[in-house]
Amino acid sequence: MQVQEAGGSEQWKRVKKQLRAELGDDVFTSWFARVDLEEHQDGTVRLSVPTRFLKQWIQNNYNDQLMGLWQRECDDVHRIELTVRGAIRPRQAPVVKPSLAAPANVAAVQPDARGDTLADVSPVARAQAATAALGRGDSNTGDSARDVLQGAALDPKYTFDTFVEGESNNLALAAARQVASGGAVTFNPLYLHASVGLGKTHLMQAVAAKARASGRKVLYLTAEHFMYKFVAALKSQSALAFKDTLRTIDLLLIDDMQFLHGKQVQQEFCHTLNALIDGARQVIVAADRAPSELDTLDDRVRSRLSGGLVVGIQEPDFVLRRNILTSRVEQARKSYPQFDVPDGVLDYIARHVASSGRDLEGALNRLIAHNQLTNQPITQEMAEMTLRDLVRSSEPRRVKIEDIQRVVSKHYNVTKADLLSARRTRTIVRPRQIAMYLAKVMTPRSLPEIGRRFGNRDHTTVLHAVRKIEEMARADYALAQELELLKRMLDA
Ligand SMILES: Nc1ncnc2c1ncn2[C@@H]1O[C@H](COP(=O)(O)OP(=O)(O)OP(=O)(O)O)[C@@H](O)[C@H]1O
Repeated sequence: MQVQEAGGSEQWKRVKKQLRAELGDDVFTSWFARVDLEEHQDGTVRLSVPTRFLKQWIQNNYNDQLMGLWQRECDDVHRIELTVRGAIRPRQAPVVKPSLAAPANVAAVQPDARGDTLADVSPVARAQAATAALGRGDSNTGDSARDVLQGAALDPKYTFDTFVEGESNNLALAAARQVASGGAVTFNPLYLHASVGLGKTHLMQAVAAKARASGRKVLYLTAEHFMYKFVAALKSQSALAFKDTLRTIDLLLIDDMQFLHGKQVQQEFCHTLNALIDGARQVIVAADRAPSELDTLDDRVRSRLSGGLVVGIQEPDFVLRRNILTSRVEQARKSYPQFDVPDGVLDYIARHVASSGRDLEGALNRLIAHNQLTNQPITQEMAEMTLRDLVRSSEPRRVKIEDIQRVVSKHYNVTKADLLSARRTRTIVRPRQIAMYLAKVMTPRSLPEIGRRFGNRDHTTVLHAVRKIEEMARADYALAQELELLKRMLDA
């Protein structure tokens, strides 16, 4: 996917700036913070959004405004196209048909199946949508502003019994067990972080289920639901009741904390956190990164979150991957006693479909589906054929330094010779540093080799460039987005 005009992203930045000025910060953040420019070509501007809900909302409410602003930038624009990007989560195997009962559920009931519900947008927007939906008597927002404190449903599969322990998760599991046992509160909040599919939600729900079974008052919510419910309560003037009820909870679990946006909501969350912790009630938070890296969060919330026990879950090693598969096969056998996967095939999956619990389940579900639909036994050959694309997608794609130089020079409208030259003008230095940074993070090349490929520079120059870009991207969200865009272009 390419932005055709060198100035495309500059124009997009100006459109967004103007939109923010016209809509105000809250509404802008609600609807446009997660909109990316994919392409601007032949008079068509293609924008991508994370969900179908957002796509529809923007189309229905902001299409003309967007068109007007784009036309101010570039009078050939005659069409705004919105697409739903699929790459927020890593690629997954197709979900097995529901008729395959138990094993199919393994993949079908994933907590990130946020699809196109209100859970994808921020508080003010959600409140607008909720109010509009209530006004229409529309019940398909998937939530009601009236039932302010009903938590998200727990998946009965997510228990301690089905969670497989390994070196990468044993600390998180031990902490979760301790919290679930309901003894004295020793670390509060417990903060779990890991990248996608490594078992955070599974552990959170295991704690919630166990605590609920022992009679404790438990509320399990995603951060987005927390925002939605809070703003809905504000709108329906039940905010006080909402806050009071929150503070009587014994165990509050907030999942996907990285999605908590909005100043007022964060303030409210911080008050709730303080009230619960001061009242010796337990809070557990999960996110895809450590608190220090949650840059959308207010400093006070960040520091309060870091004040308890922060535990990371790492990628599973081979032994854990293999054990997760064995456990899943055992579960599947409860519904399909004849279901059999040879050990060699499980080894093959564990070795080649490497990254997360979710990938492993996806692979296994695909074998189950194949086996049920074709009646073919699961053999090594069948597995290799059925899982071919998953295996390939789990291998890192080889990006070449020349590709990086080509994409970066095109994107910033400089020549490859400029990138390799000794010229030190700002318009060249920055793209050069970005290209060196991308070479470091996207290829296995060493610093000296990257230096050689960029006009025979010293490795310390490359190191300086990498650090500089990392530092700038931490402080500058627009640059961070731009790096993501470049990575996507190179990964495509
Ligand atoms: N150690 C494990 N034992 C058993 N199942 C696991 C383990 N780790 C992950 N899984 C399974 O992998 C799938 C994905 O896990 P989960 O949804 O908990 O991940 P997550 O870390 O919350 O990811 P995300 O951030 O994408 O929501 C689930 O079905 C879960 O049961």
